[in-house]
Amino acid sequence: MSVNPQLLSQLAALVDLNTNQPYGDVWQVQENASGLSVIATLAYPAQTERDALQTRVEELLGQPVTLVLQQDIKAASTQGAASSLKGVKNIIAVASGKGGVGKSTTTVNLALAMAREGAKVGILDADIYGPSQGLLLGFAGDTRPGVRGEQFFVPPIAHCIQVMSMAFLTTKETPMAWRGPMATGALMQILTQTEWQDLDYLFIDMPPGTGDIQLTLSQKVPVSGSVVVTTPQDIALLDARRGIEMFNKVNIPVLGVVENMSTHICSNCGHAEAIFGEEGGKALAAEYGVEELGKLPLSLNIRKQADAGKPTVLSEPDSDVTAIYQSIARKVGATLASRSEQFSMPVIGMSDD
Ligand SMILES: Nc1ncnc2c1ncn2[C@@H]1O[C@H](COP(=O)(O)OP(=O)(O)OP(=O)(O)O)[C@@H](O)[C@H]1O
Repeated sequence: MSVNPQLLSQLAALVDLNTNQPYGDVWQVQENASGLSVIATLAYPAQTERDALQTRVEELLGQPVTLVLQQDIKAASTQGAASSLKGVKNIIAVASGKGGVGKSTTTVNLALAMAREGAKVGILDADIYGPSQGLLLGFAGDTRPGVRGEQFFVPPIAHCIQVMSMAFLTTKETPMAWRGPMATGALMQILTQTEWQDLDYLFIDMPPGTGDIQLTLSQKVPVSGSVVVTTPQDIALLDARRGIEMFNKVNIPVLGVVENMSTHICSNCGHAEAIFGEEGGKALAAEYGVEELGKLPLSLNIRKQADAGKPTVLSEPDSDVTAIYQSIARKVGATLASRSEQFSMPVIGMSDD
């Protein structure tokens, strides 16, 4: 049966809530005996949004439809001379200028959220002085990676996430006395000698701060984009600013800022209080022309569930907090995808001579 072409133009104009842009030509429509079947092929994963999008499409077209949501995730370009990593389409560095703002907690929940959206995801814990991803994902203390051909690590997997961490290669007794080049050398070795299996996104939990290690890593690792985690506190914002400037210096796009511990919600009365100040992440994002990806509350559950090795996205998949992590994950994927589209456009250069 032929499909009314007007349906396609109506769908193309529908606004993607993850980008605030029209969806464009992502649609295919088929009409058969059982009704209208609509297929959307997005450049980022968004499976948790399928039902809501189906409802929006039905309201738009004024009739019931069956929506099939597909994804075609591409590798975005990376900075400078760093060559791409086998088995990995996109590396996303999660960084904070300051320690203790919740970078590791945000990384693990973001990675789990991305996997729930339908992507293949990995985490490299590069926080060598306090590797915590193993604990956050509930790995036993004596977990070790597999080894293949005496040359490659095979990453352990938890909840569909492939994970490599310095904690898998050392014991609690091993002093983490590495400095500068030794630390970056060890990390580069773990990154490149791990057999990552067909990942759409590899999240790197960066060491906190903006010193030599962070700068060298940012230059050597083929990163497609970065996410900066901050609290709304002035001091954390100052450090986050340094983080953004570091990424700008090495030409890594900052996909956005996540404001963590933004308000405290009282578990007794539900009253929300901005303990660390208000709207700091938003102001920072505006100052640098990057997106504010989302705000997480200071929540006892986020901490308890992370400590118990079952982060909130796993423990409470239907909670408001998980919905925030899902929204951040989709925005990260969408922003990266829009960048890869921009980069594939021909660039017209201007020269002085
Ligand atoms: N939104 C939140 N609400 C409540 N507690 C949180 C939140 N985010 C993180 N935490 C808690 O704050 C502590 C520090 O978090 P986390 O280890 O993720 O920070 P970090 O920035 O990675 O720290 P480091 O600099 O040591 O690597 C942890 O106990 C964690 O459970």
